Amino acid sequence: MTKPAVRVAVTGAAGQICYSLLFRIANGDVYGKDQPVILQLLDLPQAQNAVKGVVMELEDCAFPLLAGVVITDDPKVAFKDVDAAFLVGARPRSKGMERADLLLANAEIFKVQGAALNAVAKRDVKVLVVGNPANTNAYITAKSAPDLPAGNITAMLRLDHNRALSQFAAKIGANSADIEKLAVWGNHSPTMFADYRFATVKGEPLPKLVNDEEWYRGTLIPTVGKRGAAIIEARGLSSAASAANAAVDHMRDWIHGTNGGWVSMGIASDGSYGIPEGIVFGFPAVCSNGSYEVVKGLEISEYAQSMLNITLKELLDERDGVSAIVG
Ligand SMILES: NC(=O)C1=CN([C@@H]2O[C@H](COP(=O)(O)OP(=O)(O)OC[C@H]3O[C@@H](n4cnc5c(N)ncnc54)[C@H](O)[C@@H]3O)[C@@H](O)[C@H]2O)C=CC1
Ligand SMILES: O=C([O-])CC(=O)C(=O)O
Repeated sequence: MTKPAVRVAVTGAAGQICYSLLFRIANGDVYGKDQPVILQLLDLPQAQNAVKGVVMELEDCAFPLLAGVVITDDPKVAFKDVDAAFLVGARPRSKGMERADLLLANAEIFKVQGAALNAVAKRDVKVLVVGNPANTNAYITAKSAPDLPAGNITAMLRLDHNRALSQFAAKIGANSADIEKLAVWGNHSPTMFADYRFATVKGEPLPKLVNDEEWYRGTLIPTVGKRGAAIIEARGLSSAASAANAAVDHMRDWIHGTNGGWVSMGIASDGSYGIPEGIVFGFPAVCSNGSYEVVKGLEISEYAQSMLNITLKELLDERDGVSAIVG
């Protein structure tokens, strides 16, 4: 028997990330190959025509799982009764900008959308914020949606996680799928901390296989941290297909679980590791039964602590920067 359809809201539907993301969701890559989905697409009034064009292309794929599409410029229509929401729509940065430069331009969007989710989404809606600066936008969304569990509003660190996996795999000649227990902590920004101290490859410690702490600190960490800027430099546009892929990975794992594997997610802190409560911070997490748990009790070395302090400081500054908007 066919399952009832789930409702998935996606914002920024006319944009570059959605040009990949929507097709992946409609193909069953997030909810699974037996789960019909209804897409509820939000974009600005001036982008409605472009969204219609994308929907024509979705129709032309004849996806068996696509049970319906709603197109709207009203967040309360887009988020009505949704099971999941991908908050992608926001201004992207261009050459020479840092993601934090988008803070005030995008903060208002997430305040409005948080309030709309609060009003009309399912009470257990799973929200992934992709629009930058993703952690602080997720923080604003959560603060604007006081009736939803703050834990259900997450930010995307998965692109950084996947970037780090690829870089390590290339360094040691391994398959990225064999690297386990990698963690990316902190902000989705150049201050993020890709932490390989607990990672293993087929049971062997990754630091031992890399055997080059100088490369790890001096090359791997900045390469992953500045990868978004490198892509903008090369493409003239910010990453899109890889961002959509990371969004699919994040939501699919949250829904279906990770079989004990670690992933990196931007999560509202419960105070773990000295991160102030409510700050949306990249943590290692394990997903099961439609929920996630931060990996607790990891030893934090002096170097790791210094890296956590840097990325936390940036997030606290961002939080202070939006305090007038969040109230
Ligand atoms: N967290 C992450 O790892 C990543 C985040 N991003 C971010 O994702 C966001 C979207 O990127 P792209 O798709 O490349 O941008 P884009 O400019 O191609 O598309 C953005 C879309 O959002 C729409 N939009 C703007 N304000 C809106 C609002 N209030 N409500 C609904 N829709 C709205 C625009 O009309 C446009 O169609 C950017 O902020 C970008 O920096 C990009 C890559 C990775
Ligand atoms: O760098 C950007 O502006 C887009 C992004 O977040 C990324 O590619 O990580």
